[in-house]
Amino acid sequence: MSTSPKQALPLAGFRVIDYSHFLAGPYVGRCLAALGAEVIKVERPGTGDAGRQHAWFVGEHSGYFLQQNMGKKGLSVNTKDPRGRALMKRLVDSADVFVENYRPGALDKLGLGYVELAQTNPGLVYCSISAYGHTGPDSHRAGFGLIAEAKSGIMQMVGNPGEAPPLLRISLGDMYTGIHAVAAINAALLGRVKSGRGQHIDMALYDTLVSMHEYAVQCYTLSNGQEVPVQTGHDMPNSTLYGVFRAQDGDVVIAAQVDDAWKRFAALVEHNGGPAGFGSDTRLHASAGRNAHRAGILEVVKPWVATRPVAQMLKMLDGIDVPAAKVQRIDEVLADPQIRARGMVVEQEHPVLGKIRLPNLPFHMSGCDTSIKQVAPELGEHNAEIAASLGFDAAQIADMQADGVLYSK
Ligand SMILES: CC(C)(COP(=O)(O)OP(=O)(O)OC[C@H]1O[C@@H](n2cnc3c(N)ncnc32)[C@H](O)[C@@H]1OP(=O)(O)O)[C@@H](O)C(=O)NCCC(=O)NCCSC(=O)C(=O)O
Repeated sequence: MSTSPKQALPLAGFRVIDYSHFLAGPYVGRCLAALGAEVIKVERPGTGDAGRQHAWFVGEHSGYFLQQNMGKKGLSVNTKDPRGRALMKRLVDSADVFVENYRPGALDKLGLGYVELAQTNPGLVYCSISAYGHTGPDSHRAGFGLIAEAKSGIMQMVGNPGEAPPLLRISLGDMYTGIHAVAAINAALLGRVKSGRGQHIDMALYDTLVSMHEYAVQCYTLSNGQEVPVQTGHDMPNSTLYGVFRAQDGDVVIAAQVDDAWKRFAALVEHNGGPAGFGSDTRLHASAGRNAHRAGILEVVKPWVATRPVAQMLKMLDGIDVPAAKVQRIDEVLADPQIRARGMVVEQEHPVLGKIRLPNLPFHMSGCDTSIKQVAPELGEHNAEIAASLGFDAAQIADMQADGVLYSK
């Protein structure tokens, strides 16, 4: 990537109200902050975002919260109180984007639904994230990423046949919905340049995961319902050879599913103790043939990998340009020179915790540095500054603070 002169971050000058909790909404706010927007995180008084109580903890601080809320300002206001609601209305009128991930209807009850806010700010891009979306028979229901993973059909295809599916340990539903929400918000902001109008973006965790199926939906629809994908363990039935294999001292993944890569791989196996004729078996040279003979291929490849150390395996596969990798632990990931070179961990100076290191977002842009230096806010940290910027005088701010409408620790 070229190192052209630094430009302003692309969303500099845009104000985002991040009225969100847990993961999906906060992740959107974090991405928009990385891209340069001023992001104001709004939390309920007292406990704030439930993410503040989510492990993993360092001292009294939740790493979960620190990660998803870096780069934001903190406002804690009781929006059930008329004064808090009035403050929020003024804040939203000054904003370009509003992001929320509460149960559908919760914000309407607070007078913070799209229809009401758009009356005074028609340019507002308002993004709702919910489990099921704002329409349909399940729209009123609460939910989490795990619920969407189960309902979407993804979970049912993962793991060993006959066993309960494993938990993925990243919240696919939340993260993928957040990523799509960022794309839709940025498109709506671009569209607003021409139309002058904002719009309501209604994202659902369940929709997102159904849309993410790479082949399962088409497998069912294009076979007119004849084929329903099932659990297949450690490799792909329709993409041979592509899977996870146990080596002598660890696990490796091998991606030899493209015809030319397969031929190189099969020849390597044959010339290093594999069965004679394995490399020249023309039945296996095209993808369809390999899928048809997958079981026989696995019978050769599994023991071949199992008798070799990971490092030797990777060297051999690298030598024939077949993509492969060790299944790495997190300590190995963070020590990886590639990850270091890409700056995928950001270091921040926290007022209480000192230096902290957290994962970076994957934006690498030639004109600007999107690494977030500012740590996540304490609950209500910027209350007074934000209220003052909205025209509330010192006495009004003090009153709201005394009554707990504005809350800080
Ligand atoms: C996360 C939830 C399941 C939590 O459900 P609920 O228990 O119903 O909501 P909560 O109690 O958290 O919050 C609702 C109440 O808080 C009130 N509320 C909110 N903000 C405020 C402020 N600022 N002041 C006063 N009151 C407030 C709001 O009006 C509601 O009041 P009342 O109306 O009076 O109750 C739901 O919000 C949801 O389905 N969200 C959409 C999907 C989603 O993002 N899921 C979590 C992803 S994280 C995840 O999956 C993962 O980590 O993995």
